[in-house]
Amino acid sequence: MSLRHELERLLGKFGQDSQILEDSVLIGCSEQQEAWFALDLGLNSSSSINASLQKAEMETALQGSFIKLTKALFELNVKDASLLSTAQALLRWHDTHQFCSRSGQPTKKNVSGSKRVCPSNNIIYYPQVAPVVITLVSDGTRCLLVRQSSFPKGMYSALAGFCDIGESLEETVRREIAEEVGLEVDRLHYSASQHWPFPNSTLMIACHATVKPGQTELQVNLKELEAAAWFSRDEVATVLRRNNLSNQQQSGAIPFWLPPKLAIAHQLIKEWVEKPTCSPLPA
Ligand SMILES: NC(=O)C1=CN([C@@H]2O[C@H](COP(=O)(O)OP(=O)(O)OC[C@H]3O[C@@H](n4cnc5c(N)ncnc54)[C@H](OP(=O)(O)O)[C@@H]3O)[C@@H](O)[C@H]2O)C=CC1
Ligand SMILES: [Mg+2]
Repeated sequence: MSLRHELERLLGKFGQDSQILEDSVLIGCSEQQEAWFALDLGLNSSSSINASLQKAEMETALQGSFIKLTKALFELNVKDASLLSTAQALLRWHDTHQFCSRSGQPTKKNVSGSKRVCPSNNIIYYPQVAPVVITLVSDGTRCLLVRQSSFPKGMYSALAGFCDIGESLEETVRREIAEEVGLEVDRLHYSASQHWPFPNSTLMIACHATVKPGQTELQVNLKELEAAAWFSRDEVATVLRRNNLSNQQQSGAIPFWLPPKLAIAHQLIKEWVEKPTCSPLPA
């Protein structure tokens, strides 16, 4: 039996029309050049009254279990997390771009899902990605960690912000740091990037920034941040080590915790702790 027939059989078993296979999107391919497609079964839709029943049936039939996507992204290996991140972002984009914004007519997905076209005027829509800068600010000896009220309790991270239209990355970093904590960036260098699918598709561009010598006084913008503070390398190194322990092993004495290993913020902070590239600046 071909893979497609097997899929159709499974979809039928779970009460799904095999027509939904046409909505699947290409997210990558194996080393053997097999194409990998992703499909949203719409099990989270509140209109699906049988959703919980279907979920349980599928778990048994496929010998797996459904877990929250945000949790899965931090538990899988880098390659699988990246596939999942692509799938979530692409499927969500298709779901929210069903109509042409010029003609109001339904748009049509191409086979791979790399674009949608309006048949009435041939306007092509491509999936969107919003650039976001995430910056670890340092004064040479300490780094700046911040909290947004939306973060899980006790978590601190690097400072982030969306690029405004017309801005270069450097301008975004300088503006966001000035807006959120009132600091002036002296030096800046790029570290790495990561696609992140929540709330919509973003490209997180991670940088290290150093502030001007002697200008470390924070003016925290409480509309954007709940808290911001300087932390020494030793403090951050201790918390990073404890971050790697499971919750049960953690003692109640931990003052705060950092984003999980696969988050680019974690890598940025780890990089700063392990490879100090900036020489200390005078206070
Ligand atoms: N991995 C990590 O550790 C962290 C990741 N992040 C990620 O970075 C993203 C950006 O950080 P955040 O501090 O929230 O950004 P900002 O500091 O730019 O503040 C968010 C505000 O920017 C406005 N905005 C401008 N462009 C957009 C857009 N394209 N999409 C949504 N909002 C936009 C909105 O304002 P208005 O409501 O006025 O329209 C929004 O409330 C977050 O969404 C999160 O996914 C953030 C922090 C840590
Ligand atoms: Mg921000």
